[in-house]
Amino acid sequence: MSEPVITVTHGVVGYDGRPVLRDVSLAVTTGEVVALLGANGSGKSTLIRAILGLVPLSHGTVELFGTPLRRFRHWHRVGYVPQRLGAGSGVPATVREVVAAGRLARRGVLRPPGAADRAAVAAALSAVGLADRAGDPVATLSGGQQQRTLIARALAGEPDLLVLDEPTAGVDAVSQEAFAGALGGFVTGGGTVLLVAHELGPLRPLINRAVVVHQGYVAHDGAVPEPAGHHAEPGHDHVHPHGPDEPVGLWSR
Ligand SMILES: Nc1ncnc2c1ncn2[C@@H]1O[C@H](COP(=O)(O)OP(=O)(O)OP(=O)(O)O)[C@@H](O)[C@H]1O
Repeated sequence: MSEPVITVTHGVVGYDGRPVLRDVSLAVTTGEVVALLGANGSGKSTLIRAILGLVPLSHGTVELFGTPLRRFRHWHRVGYVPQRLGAGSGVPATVREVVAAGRLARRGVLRPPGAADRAAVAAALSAVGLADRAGDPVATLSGGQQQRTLIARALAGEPDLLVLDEPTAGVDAVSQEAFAGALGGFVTGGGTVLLVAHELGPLRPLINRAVVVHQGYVAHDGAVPEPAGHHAEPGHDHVHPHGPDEPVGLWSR
């Protein structure tokens, strides 16, 4: 059954009166894996933050699981991995501790973790291929492994919806493959995914829809566009700026 998971209707968001999203409508239903694409600064992160209630809409509405955001209380159903959090920076916590934090919304802070919590943490660690690093300080992990730790933290909460902002940016190939495997398992289990990505890489087969944000509007909503021209070249780093007159660069930054 395809039930509504994310419904944005005529969403408008600006910062300091400067519009970023001008009129965005988006509907994601159960089991979909949607990639949010668009040039650097087009508003992908802003859209994600608006969906999660982290920035206010000046017009329009957001619903999660069919409930208007202001009345939505089931945050344990949502796992969020923000952009470039840097889990390890100065934090002495072990990988297991960071992942276990993903259970807090489910169990409450005052109740000690039980067997179900421990099982969910173990499952999340093994899903991202970090079971053997569980006892290590996060700071000793590579950037890709730290990113996987954050994904495991989101998975440990056993969400129905995963929202990920550039989960594979700057992540090594091994970690990208591990992440793709974990995401595949999550989707097979009935999960719904919205993710921002510049390079789909090993995620490509999992994505069933692409939404391209351009100049505050949805410029494309449908099949995943093929990388075009020089963007398809291996090793292309996707960091160069694009001029305002260029055509909608579906894969540009
Ligand atoms: N907190 C903020 N205050 C003011 N302006 C902001 C804020 N966050 C983002 N912006 C601006 O809003 C625009 C959209 O930013 P956003 O991060 O949503 O884009 P993006 O598509 O996710 O970009 P990127 O690919 O670089 O992550 C940019 O011009 C950015 O500078």
